[in-house]
Amino acid sequence: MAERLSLEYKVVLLGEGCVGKTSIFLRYTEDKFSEKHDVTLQAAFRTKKLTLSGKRVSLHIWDTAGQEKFHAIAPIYYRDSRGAILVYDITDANSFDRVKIWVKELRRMCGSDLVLAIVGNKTDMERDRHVQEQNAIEYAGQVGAKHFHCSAKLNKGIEELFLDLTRRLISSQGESNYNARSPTRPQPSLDIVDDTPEEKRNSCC
Ligand SMILES: Nc1nc2c(ncn2[C@@H]2O[C@H](COP(=O)(O)OP(=O)(O)OP(=O)(O)O)[C@@H](O)[C@H]2O)c(=O)[nH]1
Repeated sequence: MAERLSLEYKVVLLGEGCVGKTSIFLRYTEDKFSEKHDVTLQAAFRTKKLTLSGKRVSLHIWDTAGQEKFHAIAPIYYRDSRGAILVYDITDANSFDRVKIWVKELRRMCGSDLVLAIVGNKTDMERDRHVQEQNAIEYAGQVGAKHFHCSAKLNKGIEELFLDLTRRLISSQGESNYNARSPTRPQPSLDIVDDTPEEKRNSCC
């Protein structure tokens, strides 16, 4: 019997530095969490395979650098993405403002077909919340995104976030043409910095 085809989607994580993009990425792909902030330089890439409603899906997930100095290279990573996860830290209002800037840029550069999730991370620090939950949810609705809360630290809300995003990717665009023959597939030689903590990351925040 012929092997079932896998649906393939490129998804990018964006957001200010230190909001927890790498932590969400590593929690979802490896079920790991570190208290240390290792600054992402450029980006890292991993594929997560899952089965949803009988469909095999490969999510090609890009974790990008949040520091301002890396903003100029972000288009390399969000270009050709079918979905974007915009992360803010619920204890940091500036990081939510940054999400709004990303939304504008993504809508301008990628159009309205891009499936968006806006994610308030670090819900284990609810006492220090500086972003009003209701505002964030309403804002997400206004820009055609879905809002989620999660804690990479406690592994809460991560699975739900990616499952919902995958569901929306499938229903909004059907089978992707993002396959091995696609010229848009990220090439392994393209700025991938992965699994090399000493070289790619410095501690901060
Ligand atoms: N309390 C708490 N801390 C978290 C959570 N997620 C991440 N952190 C911490 O926040 C800091 C930054 O996390 P990272 O995942 O490295 O942040 P980032 O957004 O990838 O940062 P850049 O690489 O600079 O863009 C680290 O010290 C993490 O341990 C969370 O859910 N709760």
